[in-house]
Amino acid sequence: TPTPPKNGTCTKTKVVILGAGMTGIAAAQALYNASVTDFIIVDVNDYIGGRVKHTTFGKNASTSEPYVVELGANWVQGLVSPEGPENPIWTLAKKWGLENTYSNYSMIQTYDQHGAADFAGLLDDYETAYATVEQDAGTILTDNLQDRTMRTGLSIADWKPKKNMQAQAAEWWEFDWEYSYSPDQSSQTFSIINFNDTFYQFSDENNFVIDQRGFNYMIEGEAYTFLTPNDTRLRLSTNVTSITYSSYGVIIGMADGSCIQADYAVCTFSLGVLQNDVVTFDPVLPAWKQASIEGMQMGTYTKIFFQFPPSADGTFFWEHGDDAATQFFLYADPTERGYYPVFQSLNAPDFIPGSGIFFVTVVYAQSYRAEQQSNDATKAEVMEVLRTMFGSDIPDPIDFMYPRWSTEPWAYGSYSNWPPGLSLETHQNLRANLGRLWFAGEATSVGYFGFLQGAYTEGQFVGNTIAGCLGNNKTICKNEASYSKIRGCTTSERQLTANNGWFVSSMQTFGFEE
Ligand SMILES: Cc1cc2nc3c(=O)[nH]c(=O)nc-3n(C[C@H](O)[C@H](O)[C@H](O)COP(=O)(O)OP(=O)(O)OC[C@H]3O[C@@H](n4cnc5c(N)ncnc54)[C@H](O)[C@@H]3O)c2cc1C
Repeated sequence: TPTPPKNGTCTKTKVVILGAGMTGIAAAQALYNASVTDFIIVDVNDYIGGRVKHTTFGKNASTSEPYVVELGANWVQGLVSPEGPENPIWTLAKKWGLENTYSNYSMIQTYDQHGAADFAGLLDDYETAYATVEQDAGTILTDNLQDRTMRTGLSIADWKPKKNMQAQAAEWWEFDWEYSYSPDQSSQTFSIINFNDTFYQFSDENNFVIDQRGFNYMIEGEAYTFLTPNDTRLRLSTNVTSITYSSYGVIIGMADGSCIQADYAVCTFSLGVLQNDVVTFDPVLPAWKQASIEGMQMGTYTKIFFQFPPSADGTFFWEHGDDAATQFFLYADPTERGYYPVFQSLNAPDFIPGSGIFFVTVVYAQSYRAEQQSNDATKAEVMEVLRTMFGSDIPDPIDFMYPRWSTEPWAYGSYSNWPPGLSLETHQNLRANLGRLWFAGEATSVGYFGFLQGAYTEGQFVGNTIAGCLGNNKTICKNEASYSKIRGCTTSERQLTANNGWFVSSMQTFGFEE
């Protein structure tokens, strides 16, 4: 058993949950539902929700109150299928009455360096090729063939956008915007699995949360169904610096010198946190664990917010007559793929009308660049793009802001992505427990990596498993599979089992609408 430091006394508990995001709260709730109430949840932030994070921005001209915008997760992705399966995040959003609006992806206008340019038809061309890529991914999986890049799959299906910047913008909209990496950097098989498990199992709808209480209202709400106000089992603003683990117990060290001694720990820190040596592990993580942490990718997705003043007639410069309901504006830069490509209007009907809030999203290298440079530099770049799209006489913004996810020390990125050739077994090594130390989070989910439903289901799974261990239930309490040697980058059908985190068949089509 790890021994606590001699100079201090450790608080003792049965289970310590590291992180109060969606995963940590789902894990604690599963423990509570199994009558395990002796737990402590620790988080460095001063709020519940982690990467479901909002801030105040701009000002409502009539009330002088600021608006609330989401810096992190914004959509419930995949709702419910007619046959039954419902996204647990949709269940929670409904339970807590979160205000949200259906994202209508056909309400899009397209632009290039000459201003408005109609290339929305390219989205259909991509989707035609995608249908072939899907079929091929099924064959790769069922025939145990080598995985390949999404790019290879798309090229084989004759989608070759290299020489056409409009096609590259269409591809960014269809792929990078979801995965935060390009098709060149992503697994064909697991990108398709990820898409199917959410959009073919639940539904192909994405609903955008605009609730002024914040998206995390539902996570907080769930937490306080089992925590009491001022519950000492919730330790916010507490920075974890070390994790000592063995087959008998764990000791968690905090920056303030305090510690927690527990029978079990669940580490829900993001893949980015694990990749950046924020926490010291004792003993050092085995090589197979480290390889899985470095093998999976942590993406960055940055939303850059503007508030603009209205014109004299009360409209905003991106609204034209009947087009005022347009939700999305796709820009094809003439030289740089992914350069300020997708703008969204929060001023549209059923969002936050009258707010004048308009934001643009970048990912990967464009995120890293924008996140490293000053607000003023980024603002100037985006304004130049907006002038190209909408004309030179657009007004200056009255407010401007964006987060820096890639350098945020409690996240180091936005959400994970599955690179080409990473086998299911390597990913299982990310999930696998080390003695009494368990790992869970969006990144450990095979079917839903990157999504809130991945965080939720993985948290619930680990909470249930540890409750099973504490209750001596040998059918539930099982060590996770782990693989000390990984050979080849194929994933065969016989590996598609719960032992490797494969809980949902990716071949279903419940949520699919022709
Ligand atoms: C910009 C962005 C957009 C997204 N869009 C969507 C979307 O539209 N839909 C969707 O479903 N998902 C989206 N996601 C993904 C979603 O937010 C995540 O999958 C989910 O919130 C992850 O939850 P988690 O509990 O696994 O991790 P986290 O929320 O990261 O929770 C881990 C917690 O650990 C804490 N922590 C880290 N290090 C330490 C430390 N050393 N000491 C103490 N505490 C620590 C953190 O503060 C954090 O609260 C988005 C994410 C981002 C960032």
